[in-house]
Amino acid sequence: MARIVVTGANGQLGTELLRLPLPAGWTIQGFSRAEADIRDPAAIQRLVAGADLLVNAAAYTAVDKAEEEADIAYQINAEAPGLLAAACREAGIPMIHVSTDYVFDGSKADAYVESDPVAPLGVYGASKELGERAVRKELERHVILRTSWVYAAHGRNFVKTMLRLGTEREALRVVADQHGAPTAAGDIAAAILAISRKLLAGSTAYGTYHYTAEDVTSWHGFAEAIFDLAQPALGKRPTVEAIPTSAYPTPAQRPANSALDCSKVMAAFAPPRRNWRTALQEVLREILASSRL
Ligand SMILES: NC(=O)C1=CN([C@@H]2O[C@H](COP(=O)(O)OP(=O)(O)OC[C@H]3O[C@@H](n4cnc5c(N)ncnc54)[C@H](OP(=O)(O)O)[C@@H]3O)[C@@H](O)[C@H]2O)C=CC1
Ligand SMILES: Cc1cn([C@H]2C[C@H](O)[C@@H](COP(=O)(O)OP(=O)(O)O[C@H]3O[C@@H](C)C(=O)[C@@H](O)[C@H]3O)O2)c(=O)[nH]c1=O
Repeated sequence: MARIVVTGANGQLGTELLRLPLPAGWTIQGFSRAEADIRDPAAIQRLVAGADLLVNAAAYTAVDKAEEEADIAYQINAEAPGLLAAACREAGIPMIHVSTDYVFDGSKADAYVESDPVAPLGVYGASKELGERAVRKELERHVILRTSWVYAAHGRNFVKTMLRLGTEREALRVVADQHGAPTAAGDIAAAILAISRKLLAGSTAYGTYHYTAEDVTSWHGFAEAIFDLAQPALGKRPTVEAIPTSAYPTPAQRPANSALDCSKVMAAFAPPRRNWRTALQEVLREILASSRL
């Protein structure tokens, strides 16, 4: 028997967590922002009451907007995770907190390992990095799971943006000098379930981990793959020009290298893990079947 509680239940990851097939006797209860704002101490008490484990899937994820809404981004991504972690400590339960590749500056040549120094380039990354620190400070029994380039059928993401732009335009321009692993929210949810099972069975492998899909591409390579796979359903295919970051100015700077080495999580928890193209095929089928653009 286990009762898992999830914040940010209406987000990409929250939605996928609530769709998971569960082991017998397990329940997952999701709380949307309307049901439990993670900045509200009273809401936090409701979240942890009777829970065996808390997954924090709530976050402020608008990377560019965060540059002008820094206060809100810090409240949600930096301060609230500390409040959640403190409440978990008092309730005697572990917490799985989700973080991002954007805590790194992307200057490393190889994939980042967990012990590499963080150096976020923008407000979103900086707020998430402070959130990690707050969780580590407040709660020993934590797993911080950094992931990257998340997409799903539900919610806002690069895949759906590309599909929408691809129906509106003949030609798109997409940056080819930022590299990372597109990761399906459903795969992260399955990994979180695998980690939860081990933690609730007595594993003490707490700490910070990287989890993404296998293999790395660029945003341009990701866009090409999306249109290769979606072309039969869309009936058309835009051209996708590979451009440098300098040709696509954005308010927030993004890391050039977002690749995360996932050996540590595989050794400790052996979660399921797929190539990003395999997962993309599945999610695209779902998006195109439901025309949820
Ligand atoms: N998206 C990505 O590409 C990546 C995400 N991550 C991390 O993964 C995690 C999940 O991200 P993802 O599912 O994509 O994010 P989404 O933006 O899809 O979902 C986040 C959810 O958090 C909710 N939320 C925002 N503020 C609060 C609040 N104060 N209290 C309660 N809920 C709140 C949002 O509610 P509402 O809908 O009302 O705004 C939304 O439903 C986050 O920690 C994110 O930082 C890591 C790497 C990449
Ligand atoms: C729409 C578009 C974007 N781009 C570029 C801009 C940017 O460098 C890159 C990705 O754009 P987006 O703004 O969709 O993605 P972005 O919001 O930066 O995605 C990030 O979200 C946060 C929450 C994370 O934690 C990260 O892991 C990452 O997934 O693609 C183009 O080059 N052409 C385009 O037409």
